[in-house]
Amino acid sequence: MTILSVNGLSKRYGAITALRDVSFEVPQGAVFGILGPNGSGKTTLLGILMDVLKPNAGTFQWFGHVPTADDRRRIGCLLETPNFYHYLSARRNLEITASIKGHGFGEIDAVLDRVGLLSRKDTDFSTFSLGMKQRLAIGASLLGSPEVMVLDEPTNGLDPVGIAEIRELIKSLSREGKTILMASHLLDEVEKVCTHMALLKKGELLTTGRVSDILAQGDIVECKAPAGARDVLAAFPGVQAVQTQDGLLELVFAETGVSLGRINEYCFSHGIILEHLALKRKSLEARFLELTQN
Ligand SMILES: Nc1ncnc2c1ncn2[C@@H]1O[C@H](COP(=O)(O)OP(=O)(O)OP(=O)(O)O)[C@@H](O)[C@H]1O
Repeated sequence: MTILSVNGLSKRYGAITALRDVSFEVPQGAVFGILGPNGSGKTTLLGILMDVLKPNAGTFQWFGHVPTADDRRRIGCLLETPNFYHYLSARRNLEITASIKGHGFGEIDAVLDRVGLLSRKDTDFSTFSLGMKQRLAIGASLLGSPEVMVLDEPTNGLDPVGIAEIRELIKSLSREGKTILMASHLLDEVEKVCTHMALLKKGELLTTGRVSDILAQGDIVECKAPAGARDVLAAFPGVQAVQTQDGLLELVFAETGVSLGRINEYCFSHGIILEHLALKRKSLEARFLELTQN
């Protein structure tokens, strides 16, 4: 089932086009990453989806239709850090948030437990680490047991321990069946946490789909071969392209698991002696740059 469909969204701020004709779908249960460098339109997109901003063109549907107020209550949202009271405890802060949202206090301890702060519930917010503050913010958006969570750069500004805690929390919320939509400018984060992604660059959608499909990369094999070997190598089964790099030939395959022995044997049978033959996998960063630079 599709939780969210985005159809041709565009948004301009005066002369700046923040989003241009963006369309994608978020399946139920996905951890869906909106990945893009700074200024690519991630926050604008989440703002539109949460009705904070109006698009210039396009539509979106939550749960298969134009969202009603009841649908909105099924979505927990963390677009910017909430204004918690520094001199009040974690529990008191969530009581205030619950009152504003029109929820009772019955679930607060469970939510604090969920974000690992139950033992610190009576501690003043001001004494919390940044990671704890962010976990409390996620706790606030968990009030009302939303099915969907929308998070804008949830690990921004945290130290490595805080980042790991938030990523683990997101993955555990996903295991409970929540659908999560999160913006990030970190490829590594999307790769570690997300099942699906949409890649934005300057407001345009470059690609969308399963992270494993998008980041799937074939092998690259480099070799030093005599002049004239290029056409023979290009005909080796599975080779998509042959390119020259630093005086070496690079064979680009669509798949991984290429056998160097078989390439050597093939060359030998065609009268070609290779001086050098090595497997060179493309890094994820290279794939990301390839996607964002073209
Ligand atoms: N209120 C605004 N007025 C004018 N321009 C804006 C406004 N908000 C965003 N922009 C511009 O729209 C573009 C997209 O910004 P947006 O904040 O959505 O991107 P982002 O991917 O979330 O970036 P970041 O990670 O830096 O927050 C940028 O060029 C930004 O400068």
